[in-house]
Amino acid sequence: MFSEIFHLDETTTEAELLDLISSLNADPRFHGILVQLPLPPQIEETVIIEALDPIKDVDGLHPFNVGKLLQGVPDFIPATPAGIQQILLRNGYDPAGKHVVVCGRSNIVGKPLATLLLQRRAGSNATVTVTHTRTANLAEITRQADILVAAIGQPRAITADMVKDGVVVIDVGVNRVDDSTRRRGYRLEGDVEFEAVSAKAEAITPVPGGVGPMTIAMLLVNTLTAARLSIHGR
Ligand SMILES: Nc1nc(=O)c2c([nH]1)NC[C@@H]1CN(c3ccc(C(=O)N[C@@H](CCC(=O)O)C(=O)O)cc3)C=[N+]21
Repeated sequence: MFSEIFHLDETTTEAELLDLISSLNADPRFHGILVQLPLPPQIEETVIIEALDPIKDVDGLHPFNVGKLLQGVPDFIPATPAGIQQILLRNGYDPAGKHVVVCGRSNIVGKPLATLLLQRRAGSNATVTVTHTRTANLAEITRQADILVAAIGQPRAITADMVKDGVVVIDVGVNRVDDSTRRRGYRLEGDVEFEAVSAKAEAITPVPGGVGPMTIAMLLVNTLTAARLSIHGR
């Protein structure tokens, strides 16, 4: 598989990034384009995402693809939500009929995951609750979760008192925590207090080695889909 990384300066203007996207949209060597988020403040995220050719939008973030997902007829399922669904299914935890509590409402994880698991479709059919920074009595809600997804962006945000016995926990957090004992100067931590929550959980994903690698695998699935669409159309 051919790929190219375009490392742009953080002072890149919106117009410059739009130019690059136009050229990638028109370039048949690339079936997929992923714009790494977040973007610096001078660049409007929605403007950039709407500039992508929806057929190359392997992140599934263009409004066309968001709409298709909401309708239950996606071409591209956003990679992290798709990876989470696969982790559940391949480990024997079909979300059908379960109460899934998604902590976090981002456009890249929380909202598309809630949408995906809500679908009337094999592998979904969950009852979904989405919590966020303004949620009242968060622990009361997370304790009702059969499946708890932490996509908050804060280390140790989910503690043992917030989960019930037998919960299945998916930790989406990829928080960099300063750690001078590491070669890189930091270590990765999830959003879940892993040790304490593990003691109550039926199953839990680690960070690193959990959702992250599955996200990458699903990005490759979407890239294959994009190549297929480029040849055969929808
Ligand atoms: N448009 C867009 N789409 C994304 O999907 C996206 C993004 N922007 N911006 C940044 C976040 C973050 N993200 C990760 C994916 C995999 C790992 C991963 O595989 N991590 C390894 C560890 C890697 C290490 O140790 O450094 C693991 O969890 O085992 C981490 C982070 C995708 N993101």
